[in-house]
Order: sequence, then structure tokens, then C-alpha cells
Amino acid sequence: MNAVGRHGQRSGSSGAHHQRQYSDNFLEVTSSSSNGRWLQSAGLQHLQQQQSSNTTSSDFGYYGGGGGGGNGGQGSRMFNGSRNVGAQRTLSGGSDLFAEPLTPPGWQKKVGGGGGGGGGDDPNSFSPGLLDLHSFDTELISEVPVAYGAPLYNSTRGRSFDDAEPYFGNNKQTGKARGVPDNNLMKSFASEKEKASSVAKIKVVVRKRPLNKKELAKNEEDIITTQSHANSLTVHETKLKVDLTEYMEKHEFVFDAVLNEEVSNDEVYRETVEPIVPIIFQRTKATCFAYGQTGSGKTFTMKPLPLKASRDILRLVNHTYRSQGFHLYFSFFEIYGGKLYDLLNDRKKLCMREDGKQQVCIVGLQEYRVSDVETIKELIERGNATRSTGTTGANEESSRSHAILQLVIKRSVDGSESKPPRVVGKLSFIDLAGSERGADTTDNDKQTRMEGAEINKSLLALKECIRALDNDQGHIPFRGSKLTEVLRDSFVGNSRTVMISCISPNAGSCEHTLNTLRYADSLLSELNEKALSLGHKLASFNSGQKPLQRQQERRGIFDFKLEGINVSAVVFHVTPAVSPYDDGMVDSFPEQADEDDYDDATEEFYEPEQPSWKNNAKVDAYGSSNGQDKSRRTNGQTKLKEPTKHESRNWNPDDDLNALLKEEEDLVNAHRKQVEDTMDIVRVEMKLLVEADEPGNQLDEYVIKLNTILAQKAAAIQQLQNQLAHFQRRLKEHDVLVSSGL
Ligand SMILES: Nc1ncnc2c1ncn2[C@@H]1O[C@H](COP(=O)(O)OP(=O)(O)OP(=O)(O)O)[C@@H](O)[C@H]1O
Repeated sequence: MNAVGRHGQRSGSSGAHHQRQYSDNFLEVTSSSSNGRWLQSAGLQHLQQQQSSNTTSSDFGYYGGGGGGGNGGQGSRMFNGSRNVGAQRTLSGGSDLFAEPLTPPGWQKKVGGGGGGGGGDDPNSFSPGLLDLHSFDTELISEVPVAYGAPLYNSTRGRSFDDAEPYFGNNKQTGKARGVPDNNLMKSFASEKEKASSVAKIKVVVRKRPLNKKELAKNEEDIITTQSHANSLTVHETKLKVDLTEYMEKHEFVFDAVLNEEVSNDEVYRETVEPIVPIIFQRTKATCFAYGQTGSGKTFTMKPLPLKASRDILRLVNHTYRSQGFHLYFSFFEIYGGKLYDLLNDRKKLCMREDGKQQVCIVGLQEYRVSDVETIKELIERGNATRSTGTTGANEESSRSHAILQLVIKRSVDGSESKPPRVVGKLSFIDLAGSERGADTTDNDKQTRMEGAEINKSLLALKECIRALDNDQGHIPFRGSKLTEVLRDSFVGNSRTVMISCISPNAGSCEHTLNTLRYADSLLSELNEKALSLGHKLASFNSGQKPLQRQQERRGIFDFKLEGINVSAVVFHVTPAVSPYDDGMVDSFPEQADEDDYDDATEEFYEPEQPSWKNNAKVDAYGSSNGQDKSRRTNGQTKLKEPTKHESRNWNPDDDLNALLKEEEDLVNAHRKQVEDTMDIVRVEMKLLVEADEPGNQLDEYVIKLNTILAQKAAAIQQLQNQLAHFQRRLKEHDVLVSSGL
């Protein structure tokens, strides 16, 4: 069941993590805004193929008008001004690793040549070439034990990587397939696997940047306080009352790590990517991406990470796994307006294909075999200079594209170079375009709005995919956007994802900052909720008890369907101070009568109607279309819907209905905002489609469908408003009860 308003609590941080979530279901609605899915949901699958081919050939007239040779017709048309800016971006500004300009000897010969032969075994060479489709086969590579923790990297953090060698000394197998390891090695291998599995599948880290000069000059306030030791932060939002007096609203969030403005890029690396590096030798595909509004520090944060990771990977390749046939490959491309461009090959337009095994292949992407850090630095610098940037209100060098830098570990299967090497693991770094809404940008021209819509779509799709990562159903909605399609193989199998939410500290960015934090928080909440639910079920199983609902605050949820669109809403809220079900014991509940009630672990926390009273009455369906006022009873006796005198007396007079109402109101407003955002995207997409319309392509039918969806969304907003009105009525009823002394 879809659930809105679910409140996942992170272990050990339940108090602080109070943000309510609202986005999940609407994201589903929104993510379905991708053309393909809409066509499907609109029953127009037959158009999907046609549309995608249209997209490739005609670009809907926006992204460069098709064809475009030379320097990439699309890119040059769009970035005439901004690409110069991009080229001038100094790498020293953002990164400790790019502080010095680099001109390694032989660069022109090696890189500038564009193509050419392979680098052979020369450790200082690298070999650009078309991406080898066979190399995407990762299945046959055996796992390799890795030294975790201290041994790997630098002496300041434990043993140096040299120290790690004896650890694997017995297992050196030069240039041939690995044999059966000895017992000790088997043990250490098992324990390494265990450690690998202890690297979180999804990790969410927040980084706050310092106030910049402009903000300081304007005397802007820093509204974010961090409690890094508790992995939490507080946003202090100034709000206005009806009488225009100011008041402060605090929003607290807990994440896997909170990095404040004093944290260096080195520390960011240690917290995010470093733990993942060893496990990409264990057939892991890992993704690290930064998310946040324009100017919040995504590029600043992401830029140094690949180089630091490459350095560590090369250490492993050259020391721990010396002579075992591992090689590092490097590629760098960007997605702009739903199209792929090679950042290391004059922005050559690329094509994405799936092979028979549904592996993603980017045809034409140049991949470089690299074996030294200097070369990687050069490649990163070159790719960054080619990136599409534009100017937004908040950032003069704003990234308007998603840049994807991939480090791929491949291994020659039998030590020979005759067969193409196979992919062992992959580490993808994504510097996302600014997450602010297209509609918010000050430069309100068509192109910027288009970019905004596209960016929004891919961010929503990305979230959907990450949400689905932990999903046992195995369905990953990667088709939601080009970004997620490209990252498809990073979302399946043995994957790891690190999300770095970048936030600006100034008061003027408050709304965007809250959006960024909520985006991250809603992901975590859902994952934690699943973990809690599973843990709870397991604990109950171990103790021989059935899983019971333990939430004091219980929510009823109703789902309604609007012609194929699932919408969920919280419709009922009961917070009995002394539960009629628990004999006064806050956390104890009666044995349940029906074992089948607990089949779905993910729902047990949120279904007040499920336990013992389930068979006696249905949940109260406020706001549902039939509007029936059904009572709920405990064991067929106690009527909950309207408290009796006795129950009212037991109710805590401090039952803060006002607070609940406020919370519900926020929730409804948040829903409304999301629906409105979705409508914005729908409108832009419709406009695109209409303008791209060509005779005979049946887009009219599609547009009619989209109009219908818009109307449905308007109806959904109306529903939410009705719901809010209902809560207000409930509050009044409650006030009457209280004032009459009941
Ligand atoms: N943690 C930080 N410490 C110091 N300066 C920072 C930090 N984070 C960002 N900055 C500075 O803030 C400015 C904006 O950062 P950056 O370009 O990384 O933002 P962005 O989120 O990538 O923006 P966009 O989405 O528009 O590309 C840059 O000048 C950068 O050097």
C-alpha cells in the first residue's frame, strides 16, 4: 500500500528525526510524467517507440534541432555563451586537488590525439577507444578478497597500503586465473565479504557550505546549526504570523552523517567514497552523487572525489592486486536535455543501448585505460572544462547538465590481453544539475525552463530508483529519465549508493534547503521504516509473538485511484494517551486474533484497522468518496470514533489536536505543492509535445490524455482541500467537547 505521512525513525535518533514525509506517492505520479510511462499509462504504448525515435532524430526542436555535426550541433547552439564560461572555470577554486595547473609531458600526444591506439602495458599510458560492449559482462569475475579498514591507504589512518601486502602475500597469483585459496585465506575472504556487506547499501550525507561573500555582504543570516556528533542539523526558518509578527520554526533532521562548513574535502571523501572503493573489486557497482540547489556546493564537493578514489583504486591495483590483471578505465560524459555527450571527445553525441543481457552500453563513449593519477587529473580537468554551464541567479557557473564520471575496474580473465577484459566493478560520480525548480529561475526563458523541467524529471526518477533499491519486488523504475537509464546497472545487483545533499546556509535559501533535506529525508525514512518493520517482525518472530502495532500515534490511510493514478492520503489520526487496547501499558498490546493480519511487514505500523478490531469494523474513511462515518470498535465493544464520556476523561487534555491539525495542514499543503509542481512539468512536457507535433504522429491523442491527467490532478487537490476542511471540523468538535468539560 502506498502510504503518505509515514514517519520513519532512525535508530537512536527518533526524537530528533521528526520531519513528516509527504512526497512518496506524488513522486510516483510525477515520475510517471516521463513520456514513456505516461504513454503507457495513457494506453498509448504504440506511440512510445515512435516518440523515442522522434526524440532521437528531431529533439523536439529544442535541443539543437537534430543533426549537428562538428562540435555537436546541440551543444554549440545552446552553450555559445556558457561554454566559454565553462572553459574558463578554474579548477583551483573548488578543490584542494586542483590547486595547481597541470601540463604533464606528452599530454597533447596522449589525450589530444583523440582516439588512436591503446596504451599497452606502459603504466603511464592510457587507451581511448570505443566502449567495448562485451566488457559489460560482469558475471564471470570471481570476487577478490580485499583488505578493509586500516591497511589500504595512508599511514596516518593506520597501516599503509604496503602493509597490506603480506596480508595477501600467500595468494599472489601472477597473471593467471585464481586458484583455490588456502583455509586462512578462505576465512579472511569470508570476513572481508562480511565487511563488504556491512558497507551501507544507501548512505545519505549532508554537507553545509559556508556563507559566501555575497551573502556575507548582504548580512544574510546562517540559519543552519549542525550537531555533527549526532548526525543531525536544525534549520531555523523565520515565518510570519497572520499579524505579520515573526516567529521561528525549527526543522530537525537526522542523516547518516552531517558535515558542517568546516569539513574539508578530504573528510568528505573519507565519509562517503573511501569505504566503497575496496568493494568495487568485489563486483560492486557504486554510485555517488551530490544533490542540492544551484550554488550549494555540489561541484565543489564532487570534483575532488573521483581523483581521490582513483588514487586509492590505483594503489589497490598496483599493490594489493599487483599482477592480477586488474585495470582502471575512465570515462566522462554529460546528460543535457535528455541527450548524452562525451566530455572527453569534443562533446560527441552518444547513444545509449541495452545489450541482450539488459546491460547498459553507451555507444561511442571513449574510455581511457589509466594507470597514473596525473593522467586522471588531466582527464577530469578536460572534462570539466567541456561541461555545460550557465548562469543562474545563485551561481554564475551553474551546471545545467548532469555530469557522470565513471571509474571502471576490469580484469583480463586469463591474464592475456587477447580477450576483452571483463568489468569487475564500477564507481560512478554524478554531479547533478541544480535542483531548484525550473519555474524558480530568474532567467525565465524557454530554454532555462526546459532545462528545469528535464532536471526535475531526472531528479525525481533518480529518487524513485533509489527508493526501489531496497525493494524486494526487483522492479527499478530506471526508465523514468535518461539519467536513471544510464545508471541502470548501478541500481541492480550488488550496488551501493552515496547521496551527498549539499545545502546553502543563508536565510534566502531556506525553502530550497528544506526541499533538499526533505528529499534526502524521505528516502531515509522509507528505508528506515522498512528496516524497523523488518526488525520488528524478526524480533516478534524470535520471541514467538506476533508483530504488534507499537505506535502510540496511529494513522489511517486511504488510497484512492483517479483513473490509473494512485493517490494516498492520511485521513485519520488517533492519539489515545491511554490506549483502550493496552490496559494502560503504553507499549503493550493484546495478542492478535488473526495471524494473517501481519503478512505485510511494511504495513503493520500504519494500519490502525488491522489488529483485533479489524473483523468488527472498518477504518473510518474521512474524505473518501462515500463519506461514510464508520465506527471502530475494540473487541466489538469500545467505539473509538466518537469518544464516550469515559474515554474522553481518559484522554490527555494536552492531546495536542492543534499541533496535529497544523501537521496535517502542512502535509496537505505539501501535497498540494507537489501536485502543482507536477502540473508544471506536465505543462512543459505538453508544450514540448505540441510544438514538436508533426502531421500524422498522433500526438493530439496524447495531448488530450495529458489534459485529462491535469484535470485529475486538479481533482486531487480538491480532495486534499476537502480533507483539510474535515480536519478543521474535527478540531471544532474537539473544542466543543473540551469546553463542555467532557
Ligand atoms: N564547502 C565549501 N567551502 C567553500 N566554498 C564552497 C563550498 N561549497 C561551495 N563553495 C563555493 O560556492 C560556489 C558554488 O559552488 P558550486 O559551483 O559547487 O555549486 P553547485 O551546487 O555545483 O551549483 P550548480 O548546481 O549551479 O552548478 C563556488 O564558488 C564554490 O567554490
